[in-house]
Amino acid sequence: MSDLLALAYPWTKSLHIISVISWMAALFYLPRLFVHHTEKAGLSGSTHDIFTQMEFKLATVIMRPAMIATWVFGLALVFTPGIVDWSAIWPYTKAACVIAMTGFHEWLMARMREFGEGQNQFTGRQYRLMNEVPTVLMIVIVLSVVVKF
Ligand code: HEM
Repeated sequence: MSDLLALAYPWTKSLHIISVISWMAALFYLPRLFVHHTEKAGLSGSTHDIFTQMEFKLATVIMRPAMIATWVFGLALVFTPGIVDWSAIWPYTKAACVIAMTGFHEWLMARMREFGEGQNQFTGRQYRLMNEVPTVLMIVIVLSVVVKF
């Protein structure tokens, strides 16, 4: 198994990066949709229905599968021999940030379901602020895996 993972390493890493890009694109775009849904569409009517449909499609067709693929290929890299140096700090900063990113993902899924039920408890400004969360986490994750402090 270890030999197979070592052999597949460049492919696993490529698939990991492709999944990460797709996941991040959705994590950045969904809160933007929530901003416009809140400020321009309200919670009923045809524009609300269009936003609800777009949010549902983005969350279920792109965001969730991309998150699962990121975790699957990321964990395959963790089990690849010689890739993670557990005596360094970066695996722990990265792990903390990917867990936080997954928490943010679940928070967005809950908001998407809320809009689907015609409810919303946040303002456009709050969604704009939440939009910065994945940006900060992404910066720490990329510095962790590339600089490897
Ligand atoms: C979800 C759980 C994740 C796990 C378990 C995981 C794990 C890993 C591991 C073990 C590596 C290999 C490091 C190396 O080859 O030196 C890696 C590479 C990488 N990861 Fe992740 N990762 C995850 C999520 C993410 C996320 C969310 C991002 C970006 C926001 C990300 C960005 C990257 C990048 C850019 C690389 C390539 C680094 C390089 O080769 O220099 N990963 N990941």
